[in-house]
Amino acid sequence: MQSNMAASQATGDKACCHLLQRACEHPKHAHKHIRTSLKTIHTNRFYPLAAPVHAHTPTRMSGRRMWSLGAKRLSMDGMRVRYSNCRRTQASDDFEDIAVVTNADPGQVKYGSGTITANGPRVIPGIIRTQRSVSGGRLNAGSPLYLEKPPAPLKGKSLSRQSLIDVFSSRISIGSRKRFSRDSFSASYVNRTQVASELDISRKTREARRRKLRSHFKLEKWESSTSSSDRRPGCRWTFVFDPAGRLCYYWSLIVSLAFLYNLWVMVYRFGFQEITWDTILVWFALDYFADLIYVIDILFHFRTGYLEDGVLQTDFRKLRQHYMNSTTFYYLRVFYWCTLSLTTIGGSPIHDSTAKDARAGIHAAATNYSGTQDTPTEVLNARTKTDYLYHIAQLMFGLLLFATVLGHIANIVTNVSAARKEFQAKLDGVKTYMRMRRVPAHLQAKVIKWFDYLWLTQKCSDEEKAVSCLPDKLKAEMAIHVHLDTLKRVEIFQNTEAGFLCELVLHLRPVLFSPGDYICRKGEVGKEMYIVNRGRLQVVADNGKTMLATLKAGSYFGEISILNMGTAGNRRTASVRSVGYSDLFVLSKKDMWDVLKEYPAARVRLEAIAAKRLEKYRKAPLEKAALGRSSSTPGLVESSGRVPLEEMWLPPLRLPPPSGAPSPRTQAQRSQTLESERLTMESALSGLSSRHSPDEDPPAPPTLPLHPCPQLPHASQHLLHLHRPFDATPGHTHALGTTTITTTEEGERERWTALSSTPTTTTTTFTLPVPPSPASDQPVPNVTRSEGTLQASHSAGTLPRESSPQELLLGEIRRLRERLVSLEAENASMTLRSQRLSVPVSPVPTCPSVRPSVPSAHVSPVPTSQCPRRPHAPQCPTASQRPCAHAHAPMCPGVPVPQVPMCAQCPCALKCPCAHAHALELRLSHAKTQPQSRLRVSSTLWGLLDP
Ligand SMILES: Nc1ncnc2c1ncn2[C@@H]1O[C@@H]2COP(=O)(O)O[C@H]2[C@H]1O
Repeated sequence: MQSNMAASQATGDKACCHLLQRACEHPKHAHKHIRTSLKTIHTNRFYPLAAPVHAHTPTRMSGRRMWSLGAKRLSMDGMRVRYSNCRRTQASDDFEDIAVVTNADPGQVKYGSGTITANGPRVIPGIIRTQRSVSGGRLNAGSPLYLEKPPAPLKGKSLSRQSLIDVFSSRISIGSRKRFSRDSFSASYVNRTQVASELDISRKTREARRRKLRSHFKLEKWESSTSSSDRRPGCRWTFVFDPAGRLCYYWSLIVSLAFLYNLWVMVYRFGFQEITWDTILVWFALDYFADLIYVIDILFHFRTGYLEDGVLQTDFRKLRQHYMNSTTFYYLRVFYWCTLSLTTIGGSPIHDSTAKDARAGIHAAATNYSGTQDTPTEVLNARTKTDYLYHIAQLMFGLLLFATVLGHIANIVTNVSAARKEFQAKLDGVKTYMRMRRVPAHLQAKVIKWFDYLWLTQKCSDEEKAVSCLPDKLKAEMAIHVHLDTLKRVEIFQNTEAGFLCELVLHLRPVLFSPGDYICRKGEVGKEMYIVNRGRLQVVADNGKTMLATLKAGSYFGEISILNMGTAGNRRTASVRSVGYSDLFVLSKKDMWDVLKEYPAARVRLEAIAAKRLEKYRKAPLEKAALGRSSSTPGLVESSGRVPLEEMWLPPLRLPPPSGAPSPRTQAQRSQTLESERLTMESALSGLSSRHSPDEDPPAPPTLPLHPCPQLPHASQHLLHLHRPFDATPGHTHALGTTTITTTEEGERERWTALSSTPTTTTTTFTLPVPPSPASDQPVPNVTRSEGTLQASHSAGTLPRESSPQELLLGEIRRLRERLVSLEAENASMTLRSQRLSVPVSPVPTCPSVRPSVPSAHVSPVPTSQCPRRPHAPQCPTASQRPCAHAHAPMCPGVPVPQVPMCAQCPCALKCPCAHAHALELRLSHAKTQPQSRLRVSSTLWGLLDP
């Protein structure tokens, strides 16, 4: 509307502009205004190309019917007018589309904007197009001349019939649309030679223009509203049959009749030739008609869709290939070649005498069957007693065999039909329910189709129930056998323990989703993760249109939220939608955690993979919602939101100025630093932790415990400590024996690379966003630096200018997590060292203080008897659960550090200033002797950080 007004102004038509403006301002009287406006336009040599129409408001103009339903060409003073069918959606949504043809100089007219379609530029020179809708969105996706809405679903028709009809109608509408377009073109420029010269473009000209535009915009593929096949001249419409449609169903009925005709009638006619000769013409006609049906059926199959990955395939080439590779077609070919060879090589299909015998046989069988002859005595032709006995035995044996085979077949059929019956009963029940509850027709059709697909693929409505009577072991074995192929393709299950797979497979539950179903939506609380067994799914962004990824068989998703790894904790990070039918395995959060508790190594692996994946696809901005802490995974936050984000903000760290080459450190110092860093991290993370179990949704308010750790005096509530154990001098590399920490400053980013020289360790890169400090030498408030540790305390007031607190927080969380991974690596290197330094440690009898935050749930108790070095310390209250960790009481973090050297006999004492490192050493050496406990070591590392 606005651009129409602009156009009116551009052409100097103030009156018209005024009227249109009034129409804008008073939508209720818009018709009046627009009518007057059109009259004005008309007298000023403007012509309406499209104008609003309401079905209920037929309007008249100049004594002729002007408006009516549908896209129709109308005559107005000898000129054709095209308008669009715009339905009233809201009171204010009166004018959706108005276009005016002007005879003004195209160069003077300000054209609207529009995308380019196959039909050429959206905006035709000389036509000003405006769209106005309440939503503000575009009203149509095609050319301005095509304003038809997509065909509405046909009411009262079955879905399958509709599907074919839709295909037809859409194709036909493409053709008619083209016709309309040409007509509309002609409508718009009739009697207007100047405009006509612009618009009267032949197909060739349009093609040339298209090519030009394509090369101009360097478009690889022409964006088109019609498919390539539609653009081919002479090929306006095409169709594909829905295999589950009613048409297919009726067609199979016809083919079955033709088949039955051939099966019975032809054999009978062959046996009773006298029938044939009497009415030969009728039989001929019927024979050829049946043959014709077969031929049509072959053609029909070339155009019948099939489900590929649960999606209806409609590509003709694929359809053809699919049919030609099918068993049906194979038998058809075999039949064809057999017939051909019999008729050509053999001369005649059946030899005369053979034919006569066969005819006699059929005759005899038929008469026998009809009861005209009692026994086939002449067939036996017995002369002696032995002959009689032999024939009787043969007959009996034959009968028994026949009866057995028949019985088996009957059994099979009965079984199949029993399954079908059960299935059908369920379907009937659902149908009745839907009818009773007046479920909308489209939903009913969806449910029925879902059942159809279930039957087609699984032939069973409830797999779980079918095997429920089996013992767990057998069930697991069977499940592994059935699902192994799928599980093998899943990254997280590759190279995992057999036991883990066994446990997991028992908890998998198959589910089937229909086309278009959302499996999960962004922001929901994640309660399950999914493994794709069959089908295709799309990970979509918030708007439901932007596709982030496509998932196929072997992919898995939904693990981020159940592991609480996402920025929004246990909330889904994206929506996942099924493209066609998707066959998935569901693993509930509770089951997952149950299994992971017992297989901590798998948990570490799973989380590491999840962190990697998350890193890969984390692009969406962090939710502004307040974030709480992960219930179960260290370093994670969840959106139940008890701790405001701002409170967790980290102030920027100021890097110390370069101070020459770093002094070499002793191995003991390094170990001390590493350990203190680990403890710091643990404390920082547990400081944010809540105390509920992983499957509690929403989680309980996080209590933020304070640990009496002497090394962490600043660990306080709502405070995230950032410890930097090294002299992080930018651009300097610290050679620390087995570990090298390199710090460089690249603008705002700091990159720490920890490279372990031990062959068993991994290389990890840490990226920590560091906002620019105004002056590199000025100290940043709230950042205190202590010996070997930098602590950045909470400061809500000084937000960095360029990096948001969310980003900082995320960066920190990421860094902490990756630090954990590096600690694991360090752990491995220590294992090696401990192998060399396996000296007995003198036991310390008392444990004065036990850390309250140490979780016991995630650590499998190590029986005291298994600990080769240290008997259980009875004084320790939780010693029964963690005998190894707490047995060495002086090493407990509750004990002041100076006590550490008391453990004089322990060669690791110097290196391990606190209990955890020491305990770790012990457990590592224990792990050396007990391979199973290696896992526990890993779990302990995680468990220590886990509430
Ligand atoms: N960009 C992406 N590419 C692939 N998968 C994704 C992407 N974003 C999210 N996902 C998956 O979609 C899932 C949505 O739920 P979750 O957040 O639990 O876990 C998510 C991931 O498994």
